Amino acid sequence: MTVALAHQLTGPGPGAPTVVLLGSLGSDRSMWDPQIRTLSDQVNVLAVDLRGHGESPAPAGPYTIADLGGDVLALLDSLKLPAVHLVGLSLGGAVSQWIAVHAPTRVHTLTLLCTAARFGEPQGWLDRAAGVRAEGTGSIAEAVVGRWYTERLATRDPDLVASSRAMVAATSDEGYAACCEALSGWDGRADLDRIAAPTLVIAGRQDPATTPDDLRVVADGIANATMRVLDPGAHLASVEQAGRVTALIASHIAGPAQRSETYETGMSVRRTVLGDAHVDRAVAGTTAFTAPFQDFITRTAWGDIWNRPGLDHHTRRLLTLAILTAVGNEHELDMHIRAALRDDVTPDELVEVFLHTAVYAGVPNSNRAFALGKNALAEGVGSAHHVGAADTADSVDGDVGSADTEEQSGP
Ligand SMILES: O=C(O)CC1=CCC(=O)O1
Repeated sequence: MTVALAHQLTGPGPGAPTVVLLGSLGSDRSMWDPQIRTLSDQVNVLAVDLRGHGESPAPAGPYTIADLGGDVLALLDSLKLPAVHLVGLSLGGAVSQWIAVHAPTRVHTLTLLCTAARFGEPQGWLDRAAGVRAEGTGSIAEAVVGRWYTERLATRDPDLVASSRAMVAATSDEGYAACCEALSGWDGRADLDRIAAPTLVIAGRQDPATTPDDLRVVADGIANATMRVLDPGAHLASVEQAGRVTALIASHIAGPAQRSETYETGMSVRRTVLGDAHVDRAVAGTTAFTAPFQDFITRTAWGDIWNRPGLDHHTRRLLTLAILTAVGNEHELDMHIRAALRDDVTPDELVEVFLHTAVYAGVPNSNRAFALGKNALAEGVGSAHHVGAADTADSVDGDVGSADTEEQSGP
């Protein structure tokens, strides 16, 4: 049976993506205030009080992580949010892992902070649950908050420590105890490899509760995960390193969209510069082994550098020809000579580039460049476009040549 969770939704409204923030044991949604303030300029931010916390109901326990995850999914349903960017810290991170495993289509990206796939020995949590039921959350507030911030921050900001202790003490005794029982039964290690969402894992270097080693287990278990360790940072690294955590979340959730935009731009520039035939062969020839390199050159060489407005493509072509001649990279040079001839570089310009390079980089390399250019021209490459002193062939076939058929070529 799910419960209706208290929450706060802030941001630009329909059309913008939504980031869901799930917090730690003993917290309420105000722990995310630094993230809410900044992120809600760009995206909708849904900060949630987990079951038993803040203003959410605290039915009698014990709970399971699946219970807490089910509540969050019911909230997403009620708000008509089919998929979100999910961010969870500690207990919230366990709930987020559960959702990413059991409702993968609801998760665009996953950010896991100061959490674990298993939170130590179950008995410790059962003992803590019994203690809180007997003596209340006020009795453990000091010890809990002692793990939230580094000594350095706690000394500098006693008000933060006092308000954090008050937040723990205000948490329902039954809610807190029942969530301890949920943690005692939580072991997500065997399911980590079922998580498909792009995942960012963030640890606090000085976190005594969920150590960087615990987070390393999580990051290593998830196929598409990267990990950052923040220093200084204890269990509530999202507060101590508010600016960096917010920036990391923002760039992680923007990542897939930004990445694919740069890739598409890169593909288009690459087709303009090297021609469709070459790019089609490169795409068709891509294997799982070569895909990371194809992705890298498409985004960086073509989507970024060749796409910069400071030099036009003609100038970049001449530079590329000169540089490849100078470094003696024949395979790449042959490909660029042919692509240049098919576009707007004339044979006379090639002559000038190779002569110029001979002066600064050496005659032997330019000698080889002349030989490659001569072969391309003899095969008629570019002859549809150019009639010049060095242009000797009649053919209009614009796509022949051995090197041009090798596809693991760079930029
Ligand atoms: O309270 C702690 O010891 C640290 C912690 C574990 C799970 C959680 O949310 O906080």
